[in-house]
Amino acid sequence: MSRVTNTPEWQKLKEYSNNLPHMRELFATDSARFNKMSLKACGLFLDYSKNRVNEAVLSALFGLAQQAQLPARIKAMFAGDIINTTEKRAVLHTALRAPKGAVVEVDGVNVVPEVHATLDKIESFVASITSGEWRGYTGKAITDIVSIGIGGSFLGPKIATQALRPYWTGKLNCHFVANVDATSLVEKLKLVDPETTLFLMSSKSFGTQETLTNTLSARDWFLQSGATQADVAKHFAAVTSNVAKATEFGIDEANIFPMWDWVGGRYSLWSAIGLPIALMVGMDNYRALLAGAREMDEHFTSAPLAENMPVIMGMLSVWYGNFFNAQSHVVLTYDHYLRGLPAYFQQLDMESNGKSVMLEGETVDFSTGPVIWGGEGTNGQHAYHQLLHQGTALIPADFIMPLQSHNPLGEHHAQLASNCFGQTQALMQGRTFEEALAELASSKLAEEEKTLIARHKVMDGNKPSNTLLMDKLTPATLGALIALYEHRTFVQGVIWDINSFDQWGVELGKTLGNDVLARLGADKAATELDSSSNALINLFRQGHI
Ligand SMILES: O=P(O)(O)OC[C@H]1O[C@H](O)[C@H](O)[C@@H](O)[C@@H]1O
Repeated sequence: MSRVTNTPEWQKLKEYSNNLPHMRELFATDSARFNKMSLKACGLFLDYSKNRVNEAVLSALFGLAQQAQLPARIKAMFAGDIINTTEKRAVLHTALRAPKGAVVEVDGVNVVPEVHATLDKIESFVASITSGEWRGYTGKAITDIVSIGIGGSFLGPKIATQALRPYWTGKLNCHFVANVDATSLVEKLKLVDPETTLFLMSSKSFGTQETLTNTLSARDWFLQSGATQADVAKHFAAVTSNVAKATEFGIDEANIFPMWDWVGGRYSLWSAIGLPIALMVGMDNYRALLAGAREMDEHFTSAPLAENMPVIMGMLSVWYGNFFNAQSHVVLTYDHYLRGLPAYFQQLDMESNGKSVMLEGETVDFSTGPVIWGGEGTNGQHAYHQLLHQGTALIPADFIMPLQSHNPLGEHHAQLASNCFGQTQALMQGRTFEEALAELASSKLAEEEKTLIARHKVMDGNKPSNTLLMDKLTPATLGALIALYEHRTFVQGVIWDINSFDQWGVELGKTLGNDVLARLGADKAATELDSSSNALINLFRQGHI
């Protein structure tokens, strides 16, 4: 057995998991439950009272976090220790939102001045584009940004830009291209004019196939419009940690925004990768987003474990994954602007904690990262919520909702809120057979049929959920919310003693993809791989089935 499962806390939790009363009872016997199990931090409010926990469980979960040396591990991350051990890198997305005077050293060098110099460069770039001072090759101002990037170099800027729609300055449009499927690029190019479009190529490595291919095709399209090679500098900028490769590619050095190897892709929206956000919402709002995340960093590093929002959420996820075999976790945003968050948290968490080897190389003998999925409420209530209520899988849920809408209209927001709260209530309390039968009392059905239908209507309840509220969706609350999930992911990785910051599985896919590409274009049929891969490659070469 591995270390974490050997701790007395783990054994205690195992025992507790078999002996907990139904949540209905937990609420009925403790009128102060909500007060005890809710907290406010960084403009966010977390109600975690609708979880299968009591004080003993929580105290064992925090004990487990202590055993796993969570406080020391948090310190090590913020201090720039090489915690991404397989890639020998520090993990310092938090340095990207550190205030100007802070000192965060990597190899003895304080990185904060460089971070702020880049922020200042972003600021002047944003000012020059949005003021119209920056001109395209025919002398016109820029109206459209096409951001090309994938994975962490795409999803963060995309969902944050979408979430902050009410804060757009209205000076630009922004389009995102990620997939190498030409359709993605071609359809976006139909919407823009080469004379007024700026392409922003975002790639930490400057080596990602999809991004390079899309950028080359965008450049061809641009040149075909009558522009010359010299005009490229006015229409192409890049964000990368590989400045040499970007200049070699033909991007003007003045238009290259640096990032660093200590920023993981899925944690990079706080770096210059966030440039599309700054372009769309303006620099003050972009800085407010960083400040919101910074506030969550301060909370995470200073609050005691039992009052620490990311720790509470991370440990609850450990609780369900390791003691109730929950294999998935659903994120339900009751705000149309936040509809992209589930996909973002999916990337963040699944790429981070989809691991089965511990730091010292031992294979885990317990579950690690769950499947993260979700969507927008109330839409999901008319679809997959059925399984949340009556399916056989236990799926803990996070409900996220601002108390004030950016678009107050009649009773809409009250209805949205009533659905959100009503769902958490239904998940928690369920419906007993007696209640279902009572509901059928006045129906004309025969007694036998009433019994049968009542059986189908039974909902066990006791389904866990967190409710996260904020006054209003602002750049600062969005920053805090994203940082909350980043740290929640980190907490779980610490308990499982895995490296949440590498992604070897994704890397293998890339390598094999390149090998297959060579075979697709080869002058002979594929024969050397397994029979399925050979046949699929040969069908593609043939062009029909
Ligand atoms: O920014 P790039 O170097 O182009 O990488 C883009 C993406 O590539 C891979 O898929 C990584 O697993 C992601 O974490 C990364 O964000």
